[in-house]
Amino acid sequence: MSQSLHFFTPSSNITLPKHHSSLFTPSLTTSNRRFPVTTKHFTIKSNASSSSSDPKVLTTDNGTAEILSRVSQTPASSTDSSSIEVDSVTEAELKENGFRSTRRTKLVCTIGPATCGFEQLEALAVGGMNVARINMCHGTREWHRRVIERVRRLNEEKGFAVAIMMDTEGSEIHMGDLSGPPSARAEDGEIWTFTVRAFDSPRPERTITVNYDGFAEDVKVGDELLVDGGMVRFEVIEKIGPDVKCRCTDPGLLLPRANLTFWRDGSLVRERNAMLPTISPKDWLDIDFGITEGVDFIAISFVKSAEVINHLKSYIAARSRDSDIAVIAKIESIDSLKNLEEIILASDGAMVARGDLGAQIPLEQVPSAQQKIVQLCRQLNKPVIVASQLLESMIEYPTPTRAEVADVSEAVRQRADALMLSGESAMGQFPDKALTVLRSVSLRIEKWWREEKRHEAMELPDVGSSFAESISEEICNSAAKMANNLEVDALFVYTKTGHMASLLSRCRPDCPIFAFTSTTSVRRRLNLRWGLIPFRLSFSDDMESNLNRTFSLLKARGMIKSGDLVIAVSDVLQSIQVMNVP
Ligand SMILES: Nc1ncnc2c1ncn2[C@@H]1O[C@H](COP(=O)(O)OP(=O)(O)OP(=O)(O)O)[C@@H](O)[C@H]1O
Ligand SMILES: CC(=O)C(=O)O
Ligand SMILES: [K+]
Ligand SMILES: [Mg+2]
Repeated sequence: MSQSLHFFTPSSNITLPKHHSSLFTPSLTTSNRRFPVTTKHFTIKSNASSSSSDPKVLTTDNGTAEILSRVSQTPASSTDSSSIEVDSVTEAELKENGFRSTRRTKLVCTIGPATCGFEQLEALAVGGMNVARINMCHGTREWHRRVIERVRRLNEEKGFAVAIMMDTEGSEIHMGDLSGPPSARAEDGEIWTFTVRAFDSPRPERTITVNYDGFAEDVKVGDELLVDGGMVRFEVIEKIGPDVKCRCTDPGLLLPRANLTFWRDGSLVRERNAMLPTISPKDWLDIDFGITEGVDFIAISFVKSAEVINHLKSYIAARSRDSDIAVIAKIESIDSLKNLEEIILASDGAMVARGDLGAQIPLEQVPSAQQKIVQLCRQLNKPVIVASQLLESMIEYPTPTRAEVADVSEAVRQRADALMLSGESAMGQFPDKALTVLRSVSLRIEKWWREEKRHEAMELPDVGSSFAESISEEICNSAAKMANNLEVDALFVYTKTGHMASLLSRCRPDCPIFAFTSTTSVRRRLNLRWGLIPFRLSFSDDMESNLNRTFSLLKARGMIKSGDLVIAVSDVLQSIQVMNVP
């Protein structure tokens, strides 16, 4: 039987339903029509450092007509279009499909033997990979260094902006490498030995090494041993010194370095292994490696508390000159769920690591945990990645199951910032096809969401800790609302640190957000945020000239055209401007 998967490709001329709003200020309601729009220029002048009771003055500045005429006088030919950097895939997408149809959900691919070559990496980048993840559980540092080098070269030579995420191994219990074959199959009733012994010579058949020295002491006869959260199950039948004999009760595939948990009377046993440090000595070496290589994100496995995140962040700050590596907390343990809010607050983002999470809590609790983590991250303005088994069957088959497509759709519908491929891209047979499925499903669900105008009434609590930050937040909330009500084509944000761009992304507006930043590393980091199209552009404190330049550069590359309606905000001059591209 042949199967094919059909997804709608968004057409270039989406006409969105009109809706009327009297939401914004009176001066705007007069121009609450899509075209033609006379430009309004709002400047929220603030004096954040003053503690006066009313430091905010909102002025509508009708002098913008003047600005506009000056913009239109700027000849496109006088500009150097090479001085703006955007990745070639986004550029092509914008040209082909227009603003409205760009993908908002970001895609992370785990790089492994199936995808580590330059051409394989390029195929993933062309397919929409925003972030390449390397998992330090597998491979040597030298292997990972070569992958990083190839991704960087790809970015330089081909104009991509793929960010690198390094994922630590952590101290949880896992199997060692299998001696010889890439995987082994355990059959029902077979007896396997799990051992903490080290082998010089070939090891006996059906023998698995375990990385945790206390393993043989901690397990008891009668315990249930789960590989990869239950993909294969064993019952402990006998302990002989360092060896633990187990009978297979649920057959399946044993993969190298698969996670191990053991259960007693229906509960996860968390004895001494719970005391192991979150960041092991080997992890610290890997972290040093990541800092030296200048990775963009470090994802920390099995985070238990905010303390470890704070510790790592100060370590990175002391070690790396610009301390611009973002720390992602992987939520994959009972402890991380208990301390969820403080962990997310301390981190620069989070990952719903459903693989190990599903080994620590009952599987049926994973979906609600996912929803909770995704929501909390958005509320706290942190990017969130939904990871593991999204398209597991595609490791072996070229089409996903209906259930997998539904799972991906649900993560997109929850408005997670990013989706991640694990084995599908690391060692599966169809990495490019799996990425295509993520991309098509994301585009389709996002379009559906916009068409249905499913603006969820999620409350976004204030996150700013200073008055200046509160102003930025208010500006972004208002700008996003205006963008939806006025059905603008794009939001532009000029942002030095990326913070203002993140605040716009957090609102999940209907239109894409063009984020202009002068730093390459900020640009790469913004790649993980929902709906942001990051550009590198050097800009000044003069918003007029920034806008003029941006319009000329983007027009010269065919990425915007006259008449497009744009709202621009900036953290340089805290302002909101509404205008048609001249
Ligand atoms: N660098 C690599 N070298 C060899 N195999 C790899 C590599 N990276 C991943 N893999 C393979 O891909 C599978 C899935 O990768 P992934 O990184 O998601 O592992 P995981 O064990 O699920 O994640 P984690 O260890 O973070 O919980 C691994 O089990 C491994 O077989
Ligand atoms: C990604 C990961 O670490 C997990 O799902 O367990
Ligand atoms: K890992
Ligand atoms: Mg994990």
